[in-house]
Amino acid sequence: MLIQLGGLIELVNPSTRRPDRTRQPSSKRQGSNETQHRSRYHSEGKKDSPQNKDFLEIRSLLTNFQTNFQKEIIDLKSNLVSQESRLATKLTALNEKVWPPANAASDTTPQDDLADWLVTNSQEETSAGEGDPTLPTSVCQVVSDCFEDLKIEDVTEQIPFSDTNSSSRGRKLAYFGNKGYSYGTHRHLPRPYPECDVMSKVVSGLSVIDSGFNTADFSCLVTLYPDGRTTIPAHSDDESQIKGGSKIWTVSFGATRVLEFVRKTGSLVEHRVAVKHGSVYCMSADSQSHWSHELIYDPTIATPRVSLTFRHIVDPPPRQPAPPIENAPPKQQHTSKQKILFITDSVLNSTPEFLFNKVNNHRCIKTRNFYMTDIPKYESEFKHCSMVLLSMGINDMSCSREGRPHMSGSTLANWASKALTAYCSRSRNTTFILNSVLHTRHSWLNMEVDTFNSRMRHLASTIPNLNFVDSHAMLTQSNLAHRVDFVLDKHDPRGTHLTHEAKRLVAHGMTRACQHFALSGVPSSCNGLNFPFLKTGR
Ligand SMILES: O=C(O)CCC(=O)C(=O)O
Ligand SMILES: [Fe+2]
Repeated sequence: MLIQLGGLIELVNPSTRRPDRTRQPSSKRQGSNETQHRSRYHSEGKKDSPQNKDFLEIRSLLTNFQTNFQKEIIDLKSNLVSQESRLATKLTALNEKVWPPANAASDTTPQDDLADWLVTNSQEETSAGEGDPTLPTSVCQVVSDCFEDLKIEDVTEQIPFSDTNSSSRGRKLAYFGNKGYSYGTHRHLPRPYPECDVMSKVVSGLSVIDSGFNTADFSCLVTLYPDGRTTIPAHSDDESQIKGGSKIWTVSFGATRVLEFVRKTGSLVEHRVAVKHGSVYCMSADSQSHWSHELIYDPTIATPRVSLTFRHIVDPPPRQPAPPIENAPPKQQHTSKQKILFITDSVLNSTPEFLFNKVNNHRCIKTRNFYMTDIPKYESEFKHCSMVLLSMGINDMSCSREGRPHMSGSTLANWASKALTAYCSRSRNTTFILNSVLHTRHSWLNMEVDTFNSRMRHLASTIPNLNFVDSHAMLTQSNLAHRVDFVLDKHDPRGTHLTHEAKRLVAHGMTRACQHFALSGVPSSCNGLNFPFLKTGR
């Protein structure tokens, strides 16, 4: 008979069965249940029956089982204790190895037992563009399993979140620290750290990881993301209130979410890092001038995540006294950069300018404009631009608002053909890039969209400095296309707004188009290229 007990294999062989001890003196039998049971069997005269043999065998197995089981529990307990102390030692070691002081030897290699650091480039999903595919450790370094014993429910219950004023696009916020902190439109006032189990465990854990960490200098911004639809858009924590050379620590609880790092300078580089429950990631404050980070939208995640971000906050720099009024106006600073004018309706309005600023020596100026037929008001700008990116048309075809006529696809195409032909010929040194109009949830409208797009594609092939970027084709050829919800925002009743992922894809394609034209230089050499991207691209 073969019995497996928690990893221990025991072979029980009938020939090696223990001798029957039931005939021993009664004083030796006392205190053992096993012997008492056996005695009862004897008194019933069943000593040699097959049932009795089986019974004895089973009893002996059970006794063995009990002994082994107790031994395993003791082992497990002692394992736990040693794991805890190993973690503490590891954290101290990590701090020394991964964040060596400036004067430390640079050739220190991480030890094998640092394996639970998620080396971020192994997490990488996408890396577009040239350049080093490895995410520098100063940009983001993740350590897992630090606080995994804390429960997300405890975090949400114990952290005193502020009132609804401190909520931002579905995120719930709480701020603690000796100094206030402002970013964007948010102003957080100083507030004492809460005295709760979660905060004290997180704070003492971080003090082990980073000996320079303390709550007198570091403030804590707690953010609750109720589900995967709640995100934090691409940004950098680059406020002057964050001490230069300091580290920004973030502890993560609840759902695993993906952070995306995008390099703001040079060629487009993207890295994705998954942060799971109990993990900690660290960014250097200095990396913020070159990298943005963003929490990725993921509608499949239905559970909350809470992050606690700790920054070393200093007083804001003193305001400069107003310069004396001079008679002559200050000289304008001219730049050698060239201008990309990006005119877009609301569909791509959230596309950040900095994506286009990465195009060699270019700066992007974004303007929101709802109707294509309003383009004439920007014409005086065109000759100052190296590129004009146009992304609109859906409103002209779908709405009849503000006294505007509702235009069919071919009426709008007639109008656009005339206008664009004129602009392209009057600003020959400017490259015009027309983005295709994207599909909606309405099939009648999509027919108009198709008519318009195919006319524009054709027009671009006849005008040297007009180019057509087929974002619609890009999306339908992408891996987002298999579900309409991955492309169109479910919550938009008009169905004309894109999901975060789809917007990113389109923005990426348009950036690549601009890069292509920036590198090829002369617009006339482009000869009306059409871009259903990445097929003909570099
Ligand atoms: O939740 C996160 O991990 C990111 C938070 C963040 O980027 C911020 O608060 O600035
Ligand atoms: Fe941030």
